[in-house]
Amino acid sequence: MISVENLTKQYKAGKPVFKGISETFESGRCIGIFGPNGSGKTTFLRILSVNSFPTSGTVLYNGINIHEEPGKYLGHLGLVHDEESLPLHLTAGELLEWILRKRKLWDNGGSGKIQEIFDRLSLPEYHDPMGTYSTGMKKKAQIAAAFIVKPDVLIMDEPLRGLDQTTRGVVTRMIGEARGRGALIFMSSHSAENLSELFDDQLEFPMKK
Ligand SMILES: Nc1ncnc2c1ncn2[C@@H]1O[C@H](COP(=O)(O)OP(=O)(O)OP(=O)(O)O)[C@@H](O)[C@H]1O
Repeated sequence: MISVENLTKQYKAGKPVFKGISETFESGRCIGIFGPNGSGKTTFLRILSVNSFPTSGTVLYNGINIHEEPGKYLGHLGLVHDEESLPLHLTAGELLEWILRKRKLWDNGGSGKIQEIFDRLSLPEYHDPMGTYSTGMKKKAQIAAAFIVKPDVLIMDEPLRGLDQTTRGVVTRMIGEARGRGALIFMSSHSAENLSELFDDQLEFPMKK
């Protein structure tokens, strides 16, 4: 469960991006984050993923303040955000192996799990350095990296952007499966079109100030 209490973010003097958001998000739910360009979706998701700090207010994960004790939270997190943040000199396969080892989830079945997820996402190039990938291929690598650890919390900033129709369907099913095993999912999108059955709740930005 994630509780957001009185969350405010202000980058500069004047109008905050959002102010005083208080919400509780239960496990096993998929939360759609919607709104026009510049309305605060990415800012909100960056705070939830400890890539940014709130100006005031707190985010609690099962009672833990995620900005004060990130080490107790980040191991539960899967993140899909800006694909340019990938380590481009690594292959997608190496990235996933590194993540599994770092999370102490690597075992004899590790290589098989990596092959399975890239088969599912249709990324046969997972032995090539990610610097050679197209935008959609990088997005697939990020999605695989987020899902391979079976995270308790999945935070995805426009995970379907740049993906072809078939892959969008695959990722939509993967999101549904993660929700089914109890993950709490935040997902931003510019449109709820064709996805409404996926979302249990929706947050509309800009939030009331
Ligand atoms: N690092 C930053 N420094 C200053 N202002 C910022 C910074 N990051 C975002 N902003 C501002 O915060 C506001 C919200 O931006 P944000 O990226 O959260 O919007 P968004 O809803 O994700 O937009 P989009 O749909 O275009 O991705 C915008 O006015 C933006 O200019």
